[in-house]
Amino acid sequence: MSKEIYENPDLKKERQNCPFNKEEITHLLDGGKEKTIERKQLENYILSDEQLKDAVPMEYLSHADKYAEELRKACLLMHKLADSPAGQVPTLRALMGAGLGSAVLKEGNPLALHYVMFIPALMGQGTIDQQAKWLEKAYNLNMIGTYAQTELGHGTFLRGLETRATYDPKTQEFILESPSLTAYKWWPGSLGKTANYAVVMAQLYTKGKCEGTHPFMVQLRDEETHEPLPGIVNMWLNPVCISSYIHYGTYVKPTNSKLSYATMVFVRVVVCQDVTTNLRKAVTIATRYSCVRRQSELKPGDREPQVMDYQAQQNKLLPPLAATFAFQLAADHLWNLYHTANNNIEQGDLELLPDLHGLSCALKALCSSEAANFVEVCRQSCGGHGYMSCSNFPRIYGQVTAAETYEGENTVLWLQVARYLVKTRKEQSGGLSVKYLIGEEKGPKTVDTTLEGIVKLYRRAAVGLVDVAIAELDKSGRKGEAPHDAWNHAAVYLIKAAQAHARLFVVESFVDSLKEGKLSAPVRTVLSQLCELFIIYWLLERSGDFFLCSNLTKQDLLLLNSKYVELLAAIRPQAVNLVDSFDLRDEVLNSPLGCWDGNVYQRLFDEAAKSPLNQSNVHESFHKYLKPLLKSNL
Ligand SMILES: CCCCCCCC/C=C\CCCCCCC/C=C/C(=O)SCCNC(=O)CCNC(=O)[C@H](O)C(C)(C)COP(=O)(O)OP(=O)(O)OC[C@H]1O[C@@H](n2cnc3c(N)ncnc32)[C@H](O)[C@@H]1OP(=O)(O)O
Ligand SMILES: Cc1cc2nc3c(=O)[nH]c(=O)nc-3n(C[C@H](O)[C@H](O)[C@H](O)COP(=O)(O)OP(=O)(O)OC[C@H]3O[C@@H](n4cnc5c(N)ncnc54)[C@H](O)[C@@H]3O)c2cc1C
Repeated sequence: MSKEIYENPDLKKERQNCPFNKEEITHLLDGGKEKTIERKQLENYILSDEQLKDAVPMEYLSHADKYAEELRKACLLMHKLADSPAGQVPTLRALMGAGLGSAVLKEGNPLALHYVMFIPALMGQGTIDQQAKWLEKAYNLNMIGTYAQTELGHGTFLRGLETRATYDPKTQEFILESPSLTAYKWWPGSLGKTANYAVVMAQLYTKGKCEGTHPFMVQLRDEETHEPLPGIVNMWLNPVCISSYIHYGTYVKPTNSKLSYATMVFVRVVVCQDVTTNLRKAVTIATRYSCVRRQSELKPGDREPQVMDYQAQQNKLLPPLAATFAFQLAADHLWNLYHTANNNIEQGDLELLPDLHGLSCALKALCSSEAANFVEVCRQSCGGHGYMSCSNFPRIYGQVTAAETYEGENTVLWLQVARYLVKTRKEQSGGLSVKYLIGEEKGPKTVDTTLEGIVKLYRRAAVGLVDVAIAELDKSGRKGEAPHDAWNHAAVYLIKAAQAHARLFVVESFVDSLKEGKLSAPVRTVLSQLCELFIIYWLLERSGDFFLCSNLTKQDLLLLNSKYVELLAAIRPQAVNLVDSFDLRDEVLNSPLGCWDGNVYQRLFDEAAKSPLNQSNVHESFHKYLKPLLKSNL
């Protein structure tokens, strides 16, 4: 007799009469039907392996045991690569980020940096000979690498890195040294115990001259014993400069000194997708839970309502739900730009490099900061149960908020974007993604609150805030301030302009994708509602920017507020169907609050029972500490 599959009755009701084809949205997010099939095959292949399951919840293991357990599973995953139904690169991509990989490696993947930064650094910056020597070894896991750039004293200011690589023309060797405590490489993932090689960023000195930061391949540990090589702590010998600029003892300048930063650009691009995956998980958990959880009284005398029926809860959860689509579509556009720019760069055409740098900084900063804020809102929307470790919100939040710092601290990246915007606006040059900055904003300044009218408002704000920042810079210049002081004193305006640019890109990506996309009418309807909700939400959140840069009136704002709450009510009935369309398995969500069947309370109870403290009625510490206290009559 087949076991009746439990489904929470409220969730069951939410799923009845779905007006759109969920699979159509799943295929859209996966990149097509074939990709969905491939993903599901890969998920089954990985998640059916009993050896990849945790005997006990990771939170109850010691630090060392957590590391050992994650390393065991990470190595097992690598053994499974060869037989993966999805091929090497799609499997690696799935295993490295917040999706399938996080279902197995809940504390993080000790081998992630090897694939996310070490190999990309070799591919992006190694010479053909160097790639021939190292890439096969890296792909075959005959070496494990990391990317060692950040030091105790410097992470942001790369020109301030202290690690030195001095070229000795006699031996034709580079001597790497960390001259001070603050020069110690600090933060690189896997550097502590896992990697035996590293791409080390160091200041290149040759003939007594500093030629700036360059990447060097350095062996850290013996390949057999894994012991650190002699002198590894403060003196490294025998490194090799990657993408050698030393030809017969003479330094040959690269076509662009920033090409050595290419690996960071790659990671900024993939991080946008990764934080969006984490946000999808958080929204799914909070939405399903909010339709299972019944609390308080909406209509006097009635049954306690689903908390999702409170407009306040819809206001918490539907903007992040919309954001998952907005960020995914923007990240897809950025990924395409990355590939185009990279192919051009390989042919020596660097024209798109500034656009790629500007946009990757903008989207990485925007997606990571917005996603972190939205994940925290999702956590809070689940009340006390959202605070539990087993809810998975703490881990999801930790992963997303880390992205606000690594790969370029967000404030610093916003200022990079502003530098690019001011330059483009002033020089009226180039600017693939900033065409709106070239030439004057045309058309009437009147406001219409249609979708197109709102997009025009975003464009006005993006242009206007750059002009406000430039006016501040010019004002400081007229007062005789040096450019670096003027820049520092305009930072608030510069960051606002950068953020408005990033939001415009996301909004236009969302609107254009709906125009171009081959969507069924029901899917187009629900995605258009989400798009309109999201762009109005952001406008209401940042209304000051729009008042400053357009003829937006109080009446317009009141109208947009009404439209916003109407859209909350319109989308509410489809919230569960939309998160079901993400097709995130329970193992990937890893949360009793978000499981597909909605059996929340039983799963919470079962999770609590796993705690070591719940294996006995009285913990031994009672007799050691509490009982003496109770008897001490203080
Ligand atoms: C098989 C493959 C599998 C792949 C798996 C994919 C799936 C994985 C999914 C998710 C994984 C997520 C896990 C990620 C783990 C990451 C771990 C973290 C790693 C790190 O953090 S590494 C260290 C990162 N550090 C930084 O980012 C440092 C930030 N600082 C800087 O970038 C720079 O110092 C600066 C930009 C802040 C300033 O540099 P500088 O002072 O030298 O430059 P300026 O004077 O400001 O500008 C000069 C000039 O240069 C241009 N510029 C600057 N940077 C760049 C760049 N990167 N590219 C191009 N151009 C650049 C700048 O625009 C100026 O130009 P103009 O003079 O204005 O023309
Ligand atoms: C989880 C995690 C993983 C990491 N993995 C790696 C890795 O694998 N390899 C690696 O090399 N590094 C890694 N890092 C380090 C990371 O790249 C740095 O922490 C990051 O670049 C920020 O630099 P910082 O720590 O020096 O911060 P700082 O730059 O010192 O930031 C401190 C404050 O100073 C402000 N500030 C700094 N410069 C400016 C400026 N010009 N204008 C205005 N404000 C400024 C910042 O906005 C911030 O508020 C990792 C970090 C984390 C958190």
